[in-house]
Amino acid sequence: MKIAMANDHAGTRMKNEIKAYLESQGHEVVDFGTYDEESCDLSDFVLPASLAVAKGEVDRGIFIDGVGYGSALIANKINGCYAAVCQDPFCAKLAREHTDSNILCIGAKIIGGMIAMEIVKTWLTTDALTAEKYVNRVNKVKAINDQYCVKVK
Ligand SMILES: O=C(CO)[C@H](O)[C@H](O)COP(=O)(O)O
Repeated sequence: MKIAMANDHAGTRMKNEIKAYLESQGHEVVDFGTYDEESCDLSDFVLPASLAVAKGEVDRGIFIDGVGYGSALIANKINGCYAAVCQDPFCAKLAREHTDSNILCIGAKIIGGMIAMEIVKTWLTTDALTAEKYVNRVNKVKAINDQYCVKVK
């Protein structure tokens, strides 16, 4: 897969670990930064990465900050971005199976590197469920996205 990654200062170290893992598995990572641990504003990096997801320039996004919510909050304002904060592999499984999320957000201040890696592995290898009730729910969220989020050109 082609995966956009973005982070703030709190997520740099974990982003680098996950990026190395993804590349070792043959994924292509587009790294939108930040690249060091100097204090910065998350939106400067998560917004361009979210736009890349929305435009279909990448298949998925993985964003890392202190608690994960900031990244998700930004990404979920963009048409075509469905971001989920995951704190364990079970969340990651359901974030794919039930909600078909295309962006994974992780909080580096909340979980350790080993759990983060398990979350990433689970999230990347789990498909959305095709049972009617899940498809209907996902489609309702997509309809909200289409109606209320400005389309990205
Ligand atoms: O978790 C975050 C957003 O979800 C940020 O990483 C966090 O708010 C950064 O805070 P600080 O500048 O105090 O390190």
